[in-house]
Amino acid sequence: MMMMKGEQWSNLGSTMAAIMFVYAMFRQYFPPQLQDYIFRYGKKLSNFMYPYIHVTFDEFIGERMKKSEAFSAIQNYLSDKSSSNAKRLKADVVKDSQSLVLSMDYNEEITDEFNGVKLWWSANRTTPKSQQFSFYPGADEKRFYTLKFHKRDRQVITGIYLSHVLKQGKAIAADNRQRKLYSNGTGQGWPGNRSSTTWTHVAFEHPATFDTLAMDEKKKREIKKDLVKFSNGKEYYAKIGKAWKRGYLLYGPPGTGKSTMVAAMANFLNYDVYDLELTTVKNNVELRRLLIETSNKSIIVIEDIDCSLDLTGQREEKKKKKKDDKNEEGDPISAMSKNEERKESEVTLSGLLNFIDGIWSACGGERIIVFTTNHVEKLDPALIRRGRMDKHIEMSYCRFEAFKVLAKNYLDIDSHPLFGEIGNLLEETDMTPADVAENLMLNSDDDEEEGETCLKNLIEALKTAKEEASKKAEEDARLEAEKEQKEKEEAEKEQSVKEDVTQDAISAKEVKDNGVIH
Ligand SMILES: Nc1ncnc2c1ncn2[C@@H]1O[C@H](COP(=O)(O)OP(=O)(O)OP(=O)(O)O)[C@@H](O)[C@H]1O
Ligand SMILES: [Mg+2]
Repeated sequence: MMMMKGEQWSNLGSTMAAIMFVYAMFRQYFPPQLQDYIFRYGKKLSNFMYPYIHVTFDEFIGERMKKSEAFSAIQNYLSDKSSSNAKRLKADVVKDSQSLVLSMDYNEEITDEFNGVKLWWSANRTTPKSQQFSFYPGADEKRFYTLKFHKRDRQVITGIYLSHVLKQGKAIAADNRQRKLYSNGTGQGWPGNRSSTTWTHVAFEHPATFDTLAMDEKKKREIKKDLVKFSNGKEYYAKIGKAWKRGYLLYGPPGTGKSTMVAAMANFLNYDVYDLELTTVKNNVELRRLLIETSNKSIIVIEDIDCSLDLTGQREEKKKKKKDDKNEEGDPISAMSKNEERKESEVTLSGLLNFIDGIWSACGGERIIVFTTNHVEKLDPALIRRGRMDKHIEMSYCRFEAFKVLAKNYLDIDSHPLFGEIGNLLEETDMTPADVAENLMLNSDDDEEEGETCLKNLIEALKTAKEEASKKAEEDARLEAEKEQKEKEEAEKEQSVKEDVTQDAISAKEVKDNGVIH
């Protein structure tokens, strides 16, 4: 045994010596250029034997198990490619949506070509050997994509191809995305959850678009331009040092399309909508949490801001009343519930403003905030000053331009002999697009006759509205005149009383004076 080991050692020793010798000879007798060449050749030889580079993209990155953005983008990119390319596919129902998405199965390889460069993608997964019990099936399964390409294409792949994949993948995700309508409500279920409000969502499927929105074409174009500029403005906002968000104030009478406009905006930009109901938000802290939880590319809407936010004054009153109540109550449980009630909706104007342009507003850009109101004059100027609400959009009564859009949408009519009369009436009468639309709704299936009937009905409705308006104006004028008359009479009466008093005083003085003299 020992002998053998000794033999081996001596063998190894002699081999080493031989290698050293050859190397020394090599160094000594081959010129350095040749040595370089030989080394390079050796490397080339091994490259020739296996000239490919592998890059893996894991599903999760970092300690906090954050899902890798690259992985998702690649997944989308490949699902687009593989449904026509790969032979073994995996079907998945996209969350919250009815559509089916096909992606490549594990260990399947698909070939992609980019600028004449060929490369291969494969989906892989590793399952851990130890069969530990886990609450989440497949929780410790690791999934990753592998990209294989030729060494000579390294420049193209790392330079442009990968960023192309990421960009494409994100764009596909944006297209496929089921948009959501979030609303804040009190958490249901167990009592511990009842104290805070959370976002719940449904699929956002409002059909309104800017094409179906009845309003002045010029105004519409301006708003669309503004929205596009905003959504492409990442660099611009970074450059000027402002948080990437924009505020819109939509104001106008009920039924003029404010809510419809919000839906059209969301459809136009492909954004989610967060419908924030301020009255159910308990306090500023909760408001902040809710707003931070909103995602990128979203529109946050606060409807009827004048009604939902008791602009501080009224709230103070409420508090005082509660305090009085409490004095009367001795029992602690009702006192507690009172206390809870008191806490209800303690959102203040300053809390809201702080969020809109305070330091928190910069958390996650790409947010549009929309306020709607029927009474713009009631709002606190602090809330709507420029910079906070960047754009004020008035939604007004239906005029001829807006009517044409509605006629096209509802009746599929571009022009009609009755349009002239309707145009004139609309200029003289204030009717909301909602009312006009109501008159244009077909009762039965599409029929030209019926279209005309609708227009005639609309004319009648406009005439009635006009008459009512003029009657009301007359009535108002009459009341105004009466009021003025009354005021005048009262003033005269007061004046005469005053005169009487002065007259009395004068005569009293005269009596007195006379009395003194005499
Ligand atoms: N400008 C418009 N273009 C197209 N449809 C409109 C327009 N305005 C109103 N409508 C129609 O009238 C209905 C009511 O409109 P919407 O809810 O948008 O009004 P609003 O201004 O939000 O009213 P409120 O102030 O009461 O909330 C909508 O369903 C829509 O079909
Ligand atoms: Mg509305």
